[in-house]
Order: sequence, then structure tokens, then C-alpha cells
Amino acid sequence: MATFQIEGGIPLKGEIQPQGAKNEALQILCAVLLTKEEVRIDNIPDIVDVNKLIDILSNLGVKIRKNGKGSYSFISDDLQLDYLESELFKKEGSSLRGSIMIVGPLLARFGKGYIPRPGGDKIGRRRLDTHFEGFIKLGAKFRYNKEERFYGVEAPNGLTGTYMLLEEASVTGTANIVMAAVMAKGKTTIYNAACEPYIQQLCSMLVAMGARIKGIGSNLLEIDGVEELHGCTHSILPDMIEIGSWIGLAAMTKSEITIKNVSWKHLGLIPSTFAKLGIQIEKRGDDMFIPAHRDGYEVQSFIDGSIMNISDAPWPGFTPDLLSIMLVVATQARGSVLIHQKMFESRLFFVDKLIDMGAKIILCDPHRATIIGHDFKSQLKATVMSSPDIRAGISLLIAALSAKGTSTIHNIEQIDRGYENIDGRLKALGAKIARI
Ligand SMILES: CC(=O)N[C@H]1[C@@H](OP(=O)(O)OP(=O)(O)OC[C@H]2O[C@@H](n3ccc(=O)[nH]c3=O)[C@H](O)[C@@H]2O)O[C@H](CO)[C@@H](O)[C@@H]1O
Ligand SMILES: C=C(OP(=O)(O)O)C(=O)O
Repeated sequence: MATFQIEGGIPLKGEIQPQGAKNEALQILCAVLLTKEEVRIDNIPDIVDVNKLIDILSNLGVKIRKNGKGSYSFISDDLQLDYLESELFKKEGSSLRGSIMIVGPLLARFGKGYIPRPGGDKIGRRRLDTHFEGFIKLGAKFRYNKEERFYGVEAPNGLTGTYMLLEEASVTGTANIVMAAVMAKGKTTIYNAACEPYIQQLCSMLVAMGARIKGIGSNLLEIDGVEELHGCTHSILPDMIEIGSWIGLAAMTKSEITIKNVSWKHLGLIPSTFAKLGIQIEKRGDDMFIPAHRDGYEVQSFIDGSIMNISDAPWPGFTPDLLSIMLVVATQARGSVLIHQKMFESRLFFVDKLIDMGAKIILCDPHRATIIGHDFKSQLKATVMSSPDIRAGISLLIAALSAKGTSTIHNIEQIDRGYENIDGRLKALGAKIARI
């Protein structure tokens, strides 16, 4: 278990280039299984979850060539499907959430797909019903081994397009079903599809490979199945959750930071939601400038004067992955705010650690926390903590960077799952952080 030691209270300054998006990379990497031709992907982040998925692809027999930093080519012309029934796959497949998205492409191309219960953050129940109900609608037979928690779908005679209304707009569920449907016979209509930028990117990549998809960007996708898909090149967007993390970090540590090439048009409600906490964000071309908030930042009020409430919703709503960061930033705001995490059940328990550090937080229930900001009149105090999940981890790191004294964060593997060389990049901005 690795650990960070952080000396807090030092304002940072400089430029940061956001990494390629973790959650887009996980979808795009699975899509390489849909063709025997070469697929080149650029801007792949060098993070634990993505590297684990690349290892899974390699063990499946995908030929992988590194072209340079963040750029790989993949050829899936001779896959070893036996690997899917191996003990190694049970271990590797269950170590991240993104592995679930190999099932759709394998089902589409080879008529079978298997997966152990995938890992990822332990932030509440993470059902897979949407994925498997979609595959069943396309004609697959489903089985689940409860003992081994191993899922399987098979369709030896291929899949057939149909209409489906998803129970939830699941992100990985939509990606999986789309990838299964692109080579099904006939037309598939998916209503209540997730439509966030990374799903749009996946669909655009599939179109570049020869798929026929209408409605990209909306929650109604219409897919006309094709016989086969071809190679393509694809570049991954900057990671909007990482961009949000840098905004939060800049505000809470009173740092002046420029985030380069953020791809503004894909950020949705992220900038305006930080503005609700009074955080100033300046658009400079495609860069984002965060001034040093030397006089703090003030929570805005609703028109009727009621207490500010920040909550999540499926895209184009505000992403649940940034609520932990909003919460920590609110601990130093001027004013009070209610953070309501609607989508996940156990993502707010990390506030105990912030309360230990002196933050004023009432955890109302597992979904809601009220934060009474200190307005920097009282600095958080350094402490020893452990990172329970990726976004709580980065939030604790932000708290530690703003706190008085030296903090220790254990279990930083959780942060490494999704943030590339976070300590190196923080040091380049002037932070005092050591990996021990
Ligand atoms: C690898 C990956 O891409 N992970 C992301 C993906 O996870 P993932 O695809 O696993 O998440 P889902 O979209 O399936 O669901 C997330 C949570 O929201 C709930 N839910 C979802 C849709 C809905 O309409 N109503 C609803 O309540 C689900 O029950 C679940 O608790 O999307 C999540 C939601 O943006 C992000 O937090 C994860 O970072
Ligand atoms: C919840 C997240 O990741 P995963 O779905 O991979 O657990 C996240 O990225 O915040």
C-alpha cells in the first residue's frame, strides 16, 4: 500500500495539461475488439485502470504496439478466447469497472462474452442489469454463476436488432449495448441511452469504423447493423473529471492555474457548477484560467434565496464523479451548501476524514451532506487518512494540500487508478508532496 506525504498550505502556480479521459479510454479500448483491422488510439492516459485493461486485451491475444506516449495501435485478428475461461481472467477482469465493456464487442463478433463481477469504486450498489437486459433483448442467452459471481452471454446464431427502453441511462451499459448492436441483424433503437461526451466519442469512433448510428449526443440512438467493422484512428478527449479536480484544487489552495486545451464544448455544466460556489473561471481560447482566490469564494444563492444545492444527474446533468471535489471545496467557501449525491449510495462517507480535519459538515444521510464553509478563517488541520475511492482520494489530497501541517494519505493506489503521475504534476506546480 503506497502513501503520500503532503505539506499543505502552499499556493501553487503554473500550467497543467489534462490527461486523456479515463472513462472514455475504457470504452474505446474495448471497441478495438470489434474489428480484425488495426485501430490506432491517441491520448490514452497512463493510469492504473487503463493499463489493467490493456493487459486484459493483451492476454486476449490483441497485438499491441506502442507508437509513442499515449499512442497505441491494436490488432484483434487472432484472439485467444480460452483466456475468458481462465483463473487469470477471473482475477484481472474483476479488478476494474471498465472490463465489463469487453462483453458487448465479444458477443457481437464471436457470439459469446464472459466477465467476472467487475471491480471499480466501492461507492454503493453497481448493478449490471441494464447491460444484460440489453443483450437479452438482442437475442443473447444469459447465465450467472452466483458462487463465482461470473456472468456469461451467448448468441451462437448472432444478435438481432430490436427496440429497447433502458431502465437507467447507464454509461457503461449504453456503451456495451451499442457495441453489441453495431453488428446485429437489422435495426436497434435504444431509448434512455446515456449520452455523455464519452459515449458520443465511442459512437463517432464506431461510425469511423463503418457502423451506422443516428442520434449521437441524444438519448435516442438508432443503429443499423452492418456485416463488419474496419480499422480507424481515434483521439481521446481531455478528462473532464480531472479538469474539475484541478479547478477545485486551484480554488481551495488559492493557486493561479491555467488548464490547457480543456475542450470547453465538452464540459457541460462543470464550469457553471463551480461558479455556484463563487469560483471564478476564465475562458482563454480553449484554455481555462483559474485566478488565485486570495479573498476566498462565496456560495451563490438561488433566485428565491434558498440554500444552494448541488446534485448529480445523468448527462447533461452534473456528473456524480465531481461531487466529492465540490464538497471539499465548499468546506472553505463563504456560505453554506447542500451536496446531494443522488446516483451512488455510499460515496459521502469519506466526510468523516474532513470533519477530523476541522471541516464543518453535517452528514444528513448517505446521500446528503450540508457544508458550512470556513471562508478560510480557520485552516483545515493536517491528519493521517486513507483513500476509500478514486474521487474521495483526490478530494482528501486537495484537503491535505490546503491544510496546515503535514498530512499522510494511505492507499493512494485508488488515486493512481485515474490520475496520471499526480505527484509529479503537483510538484511541477510547486507542491510539496512525496510518495513513500
Ligand atoms: C468506467 C466508467 O465509465 N465509470 C463511470 C460510469 O459508471 P457506470 O457505467 O458503472 O455507472 P452507471 O451509469 O451504470 O450508474 C451509476 C449510478 O447511477 C445510478 N443511475 C444511473 C443512471 C440513471 O438514470 N439513474 C441512476 O440512478 C445507477 O444506479 C448507479 O448507482 O458512469 C458513472 C455515472 O456517470 C460514473 O460515476 C463512473 O465513473
Ligand atoms: C466511479 C469511478 O470510476 P469506476 O466506474 O471506474 O469505479 C470514477 O471514475 O469516479
